[in-house]
Amino acid sequence: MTLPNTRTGPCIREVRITPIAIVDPPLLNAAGLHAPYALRTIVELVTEDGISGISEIPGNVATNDALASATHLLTGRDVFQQNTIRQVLTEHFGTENAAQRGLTPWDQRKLVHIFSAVEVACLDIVGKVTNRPVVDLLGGKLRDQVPFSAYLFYKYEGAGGELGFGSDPAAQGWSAARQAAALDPAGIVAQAQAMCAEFGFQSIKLKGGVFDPSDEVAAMFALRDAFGPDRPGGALPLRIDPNALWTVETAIRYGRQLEPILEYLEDPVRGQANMATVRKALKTPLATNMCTTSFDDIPASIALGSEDIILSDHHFWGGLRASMTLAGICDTFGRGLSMHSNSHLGISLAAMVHLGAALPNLTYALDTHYPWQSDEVIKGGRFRFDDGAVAVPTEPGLGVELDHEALARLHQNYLTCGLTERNDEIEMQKVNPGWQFQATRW
Ligand SMILES: O=C([O-])C(=O)C[C@H](O)[C@@H](O)C(=O)[O-]
Ligand SMILES: [Mg+2]
Repeated sequence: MTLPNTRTGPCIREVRITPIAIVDPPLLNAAGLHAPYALRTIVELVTEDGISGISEIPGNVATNDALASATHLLTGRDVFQQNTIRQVLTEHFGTENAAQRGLTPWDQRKLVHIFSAVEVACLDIVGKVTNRPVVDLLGGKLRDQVPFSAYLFYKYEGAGGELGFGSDPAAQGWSAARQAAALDPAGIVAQAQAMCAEFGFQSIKLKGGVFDPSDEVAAMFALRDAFGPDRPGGALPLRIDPNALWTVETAIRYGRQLEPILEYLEDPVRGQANMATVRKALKTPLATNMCTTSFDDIPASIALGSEDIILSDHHFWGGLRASMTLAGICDTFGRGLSMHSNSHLGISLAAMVHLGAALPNLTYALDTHYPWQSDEVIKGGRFRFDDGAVAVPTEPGLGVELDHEALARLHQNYLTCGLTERNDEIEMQKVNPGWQFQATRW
């Protein structure tokens, strides 16, 4: 099929793909350990009259290669014609289903990752051309501030980067409390106190799947003691995400213990059918960014009843407008909506904030890893959080401008760090030889 190429608006002249490596602390999770650098890819579309639009996506050599393979399909295209661009990319990459993606069905797709990169950058340009912030292109702003949750991690000491575990917190602009190790309930509470004091978060998520569930449940109760109803302002909502490492029996057992204190339980078990079984047994809502991760998962999700809340993520659902569609589906089927994140910088955060401001049914504070990052790739410094929320940019487009000097420095990090994809298992084996990822551990 030959798709029309309507050239009435600004057309893409150039596609720039720049892989970068950003300092990332030694955070622990179900898959292992974060490397000293996290990878992102910055995409710049430049129009024939020199307007540039930017986006940021998870960095991975396969995604970068796939994006490079499609640039000839993007050049000459009108940035307003995003539906055509999506069809062209769909023809190029073909359809991809969850079964092909094995244990990480949310990941390793080409079309959704690449279209999300292209769409966000196109919307940035459309916003600049029409003199409107991206949120207006999504139907307009429903809130001026978008709330985020503190995202706690068990971690080793350090702030990441070249010096890994021993890096200098002052050099990273980090408080000692964020630099500290957090390997038990007291460490997690101290980290939460530091995060909430610094960013004003009004809800808290713990990344679980690291220690025995009884230890992680103890950490949640320690958080409840520290941030419970006696606190001025009342109890902060709490969530835990074991990234599907628990069995159905473990999830029901510990889920019942956690029932009195949880806002939601995220991905306790693997797969929609197991999630549905746990959901029937617990009063606590279940959330997911692992079992219902694309539109073709929705029919089974509804038929089985696998979760109460879907964690959207424009990088994984194929862009901002697709995330608005997801919001409509959640609304229709009585599902709540929140947002997943990965280690990221300000371009992704800006896109998340524009989307968060436009979502009619934003029922929960969104996830963000941003406080764990110390680098930035945009001009004017890092985003500010007030009471845990980020103000929606009002400038045209995304409202953030690429800092080309920072981009060059972070690209140099990419070239020297030796990483081409995320592999937390290999990082974990460096400190814990013989450690192996297990899809279900407890
Ligand atoms: O909610 C989630 O599952 C995540 O945020 C996934 C991330 O990869 C997280 O586990 C991390 O950064 O280690
Ligand atoms: Mg999750």
